[in-house]
Amino acid sequence: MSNAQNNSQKISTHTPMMQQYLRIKAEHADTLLFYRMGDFYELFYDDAKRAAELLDISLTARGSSNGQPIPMAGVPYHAAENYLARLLELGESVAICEQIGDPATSKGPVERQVVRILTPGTLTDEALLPAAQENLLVAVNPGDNFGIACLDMASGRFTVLEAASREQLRAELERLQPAEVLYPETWQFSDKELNCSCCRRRPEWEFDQASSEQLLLRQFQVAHLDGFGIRHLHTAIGAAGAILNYVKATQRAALPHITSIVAERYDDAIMLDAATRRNLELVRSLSGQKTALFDVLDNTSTAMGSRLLQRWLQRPLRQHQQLSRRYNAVGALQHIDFHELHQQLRHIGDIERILTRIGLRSARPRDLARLRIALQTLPSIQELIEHPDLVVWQQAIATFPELADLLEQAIVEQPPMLIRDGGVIRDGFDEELDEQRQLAAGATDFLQQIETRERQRTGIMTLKIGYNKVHGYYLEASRAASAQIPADYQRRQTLKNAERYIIPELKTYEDKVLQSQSRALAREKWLYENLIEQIAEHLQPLQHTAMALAEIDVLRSFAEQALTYQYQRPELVEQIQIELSDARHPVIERLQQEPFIANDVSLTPQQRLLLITGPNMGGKSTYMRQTALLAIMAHCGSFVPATKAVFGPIDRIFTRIGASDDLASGRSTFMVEMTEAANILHNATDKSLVLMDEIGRGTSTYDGLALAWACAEALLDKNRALTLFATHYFELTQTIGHHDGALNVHVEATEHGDSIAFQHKVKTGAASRSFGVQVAQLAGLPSSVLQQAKLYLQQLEHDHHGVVEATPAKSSTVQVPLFEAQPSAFEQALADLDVNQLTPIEALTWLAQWQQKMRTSK
Ligand SMILES: Nc1ncnc2c1ncn2[C@@H]1O[C@H](COP(=O)(O)OP(=O)(O)OP(=O)(O)O)[C@@H](O)[C@H]1O
Repeated sequence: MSNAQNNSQKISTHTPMMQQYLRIKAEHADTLLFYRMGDFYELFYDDAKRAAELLDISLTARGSSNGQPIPMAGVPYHAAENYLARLLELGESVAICEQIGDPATSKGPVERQVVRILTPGTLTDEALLPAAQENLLVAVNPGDNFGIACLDMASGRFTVLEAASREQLRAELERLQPAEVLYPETWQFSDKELNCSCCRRRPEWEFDQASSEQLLLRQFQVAHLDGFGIRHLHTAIGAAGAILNYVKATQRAALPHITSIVAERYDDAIMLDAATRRNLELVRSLSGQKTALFDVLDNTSTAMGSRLLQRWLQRPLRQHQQLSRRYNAVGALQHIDFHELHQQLRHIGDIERILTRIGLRSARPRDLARLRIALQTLPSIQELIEHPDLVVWQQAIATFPELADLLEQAIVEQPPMLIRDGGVIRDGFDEELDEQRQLAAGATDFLQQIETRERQRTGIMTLKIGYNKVHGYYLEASRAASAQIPADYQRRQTLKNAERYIIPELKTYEDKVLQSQSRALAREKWLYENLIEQIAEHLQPLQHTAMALAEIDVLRSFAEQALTYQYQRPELVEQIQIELSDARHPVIERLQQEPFIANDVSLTPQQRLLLITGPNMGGKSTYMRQTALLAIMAHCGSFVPATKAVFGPIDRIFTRIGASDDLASGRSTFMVEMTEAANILHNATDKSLVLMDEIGRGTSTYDGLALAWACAEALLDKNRALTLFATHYFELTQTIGHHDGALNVHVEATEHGDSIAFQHKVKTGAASRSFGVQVAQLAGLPSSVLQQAKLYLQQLEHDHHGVVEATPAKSSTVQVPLFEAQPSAFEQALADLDVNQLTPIEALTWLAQWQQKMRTSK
């Protein structure tokens, strides 16, 4: 039990203020409570200790209550945003408790209320949000399947889908990278599996389908959900309800910016499993450096465009018609002044998020100033994209001349951060405000006159008028001048070197100034809120315009990239195939100094597996990855780095690349490799693109070879997937490589004495050898070890069964030559084998038997 809870039981023994605190805290047990006290937000008890630790601020005590010192930590309210951002980043939630009563008129502690709860997944404040990334709140509702709802609170984008399996759920969570995940409290699922540092168990009833449906109907003000096409998504509706429940509870405000919900269908997009998303480094690189596909493709002008590009890369589309529309647009944008369009889009800024804050009535003065610039820019953007292939976007971008005028008249050129201190509304916009301001200014002038007059009367030239909250306006003179102070001066305060006085006239004017100032401020706030209301009336068309602008931004970026780097428009066809001429790796070609060697790829149902051999560092992985990356780029609507690219339908992309232990779930490298391979063999279809890099290398040579062989065969015969299969098992070039539907290709390398030169050119035919020792030399292996390795290699190459007498223990991990001039019994048996008649299991059994024989004959 926490301290605060402990204390709340004995609440009556506390001071009235602490009683109030504990009452409020009891309702927000799981969140840090920022309790406003004057110019500070204070935290007490366990909250104080936690915040002090996380924020590295000092932990003090506030007197004692109930006989115990109360741990306390605080942050100044004007600097709270920084601290809040840090806490939220660490996965904490914070309840903001403000003083809502008037301290002057309150009896006992001033009334306080929690006005908002900030949680990592529900942020909308500019200062707390990463500009370049979406910040998603996801709810998962397990049932017959896994209902998933996802809300980007900062834009109002609300989507649902249903995942059929845990694997699919994992893939979606990998795609979405949620900032916060909600799930029913009774569900057994580790936070680790949810791919999120901030997971919240929520009551079961919040996921109830019937009440969720009611909540959605109320939110969208419709009679049924048919219009959104989500009626049949029962678990997903429950998840969506949980999200609305949660967001309403934390925001404590209406959510007018959430106006619709979209069902994402699996068939609409190329499916990418969690491992494939990570391996292909689409949006984030594995190393965390800026070398993901997104990093090289992102040349957008606005943050909302950049976020949209990430969404497109994470969910490549399958509908050829829609993609062709995008290609047409990219083509058209190459012919307009896209540098000018870039400049104009930069003026637009992040209106998507500004509009959300307008919807939530939390927009700040600078949001309105930026919206004004955006609205003023819209007509010239509309004009710039005048082209038959851009009509869809041109029509989707509306202009709002009245709103632009209104903002122009209402808001000063460079408004302050907050409306609190005024100075936001332009002079001349509102008569009443002008009047109050003049009164305040007139009174201020009069105070100035008093100052001048009193200086002359007293002869004290340093006499000045000042103001503080306790004494109001006063006249201040140095103590040395005390003798010159007239008798009608009343002393109010003595400082080290000065005295402060008041005179009755000063007090009269003080009231006038303060009254007119506060009236002006109240009027200004009222006008400001009114202005936001007026803009909010146009929220939906404004949001549609923002969406169209974000799309134009991404397409413009595609167009510029295509021209700069000679990307070509892909061709989409109905027959299954991937044909690429002179394809390049979009990331490596940009990052490396050396020229990139372009290569062709041809995968069709008749030639559906390319067996790729060649030395380490030769470029096998690069060749495979670039094929997948080009497919993904093409299915986002981008042109691709190739002289020609033809894509038939693709339903999924699978990768089995790289190897790393999955320590979190206790799986070894080999286990991870096999799990991923199993997933591919179970799910790949003839429309899938499969990349298999060195499958089998995580175990002994024979096991590995046998597994690689059987996997390749299954992919060829059963899945019939379009497969790129890289291997160091040369034996496969003789078996799989000659299989119907497969083709041997190799990356070229030439030997110069002891060293090796990579040509990186992919050619038909199998590689002759591995050059492993030469590559190791390049890597700087000690020369003594290299010499020894060469010796062992020679021995191995001359040994019949690949067993080195001197080092039997190591032999099983060394590449074993199986094909030699004089066939051994094993080779003969292998040669006699009709591979086409064997099932993978039979092949494995056959190999295992031979392995057993060899081991026993040692
Ligand atoms: N087509 C190419 N043109 C120019 N450089 C290339 C090309 N392909 C690969 N490279 C360079 O070679 C390096 C190694 O390539 P890659 O990792 O694809 O080799 P690999 O054959 O898969 O090696 P390993 O078998 O060790 O995994 C790349 O990082 C890149 O710098």
